[in-house]
Amino acid sequence: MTPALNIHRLSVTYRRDRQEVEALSGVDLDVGAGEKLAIIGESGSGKSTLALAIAGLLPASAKIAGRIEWPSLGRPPVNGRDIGFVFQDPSASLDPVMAVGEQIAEVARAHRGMNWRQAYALAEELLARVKLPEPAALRKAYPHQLSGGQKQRVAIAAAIAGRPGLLIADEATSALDTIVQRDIVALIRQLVDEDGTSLLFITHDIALASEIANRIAVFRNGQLVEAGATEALVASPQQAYTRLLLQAHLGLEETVR
Ligand SMILES: Nc1ncnc2c1ncn2[C@@H]1O[C@H](COP(=O)(O)OP(=O)(O)OP(=O)(O)O)[C@@H](O)[C@H]1O
Ligand code: NI
Repeated sequence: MTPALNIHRLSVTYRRDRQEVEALSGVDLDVGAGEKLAIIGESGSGKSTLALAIAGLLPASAKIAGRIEWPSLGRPPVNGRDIGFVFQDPSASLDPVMAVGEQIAEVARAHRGMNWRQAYALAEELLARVKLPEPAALRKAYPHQLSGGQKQRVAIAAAIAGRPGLLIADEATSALDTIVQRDIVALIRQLVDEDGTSLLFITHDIALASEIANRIAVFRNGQLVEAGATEALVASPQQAYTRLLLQAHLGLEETVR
């Protein structure tokens, strides 16, 4: 299978208050075409930095070493067309003064060369695909008229409107309550499976990661600790740190019960 992207020896250093912060060091990682890869790790381990580096969204002050290659594209990726991005807070990615259907249609116009009529038809179709009720009416709604979970569904529709080969979800469900979280995870899985899209699912929740991903990569202090098929990694982690993460999670579950 042609990999969607290869990451070779990727290092990223930020500058803050004249100090250098190495957020990623020497990361080697491939994302297969149609693969659902989860990135897990505690806060500050470099997960978002990896996502931003892949999408070319790092601040200009960040120093980047290593390579990110897109063999199946043969050109640099374009955000929206090749990469769809879903962030934790849908309010930050949605325009508060633009109807939600228009926001989705805009992506289709920009990246799929559609006219407004085609783009609105697609927006309605996508609102139905993300399982929002009455898409014909809903496309005229503004973000503030929707719940957090509904806004995240709109953000997902906009992220896939350009039919990107890679969807990146960075803590896309962390701000939602547990039940909505499970629904959104199931939705993302269904959408990427239907479209054959590769998925980079970033979370600090190993249970959520194992629900959605074929493969899990564990990060700590900017380094890749280990990566492996979900079942194998959960059943027999190779690294002490992964075992610790799993134990911590089991501990939490037990307290809940
Ligand atoms: N713009 C920035 N300028 C300076 N340092 C930064 C910047 N963004 C992130 N960092 C630092 O880089 C490191 C990695 O941060 P990053 O946001 O990638 O971690 P993360 O795993 O996504 O964490 P979280 O789970 O909290 O989102 C941290 O030490 C963080 O403080
Ligand atoms: Ni993050």
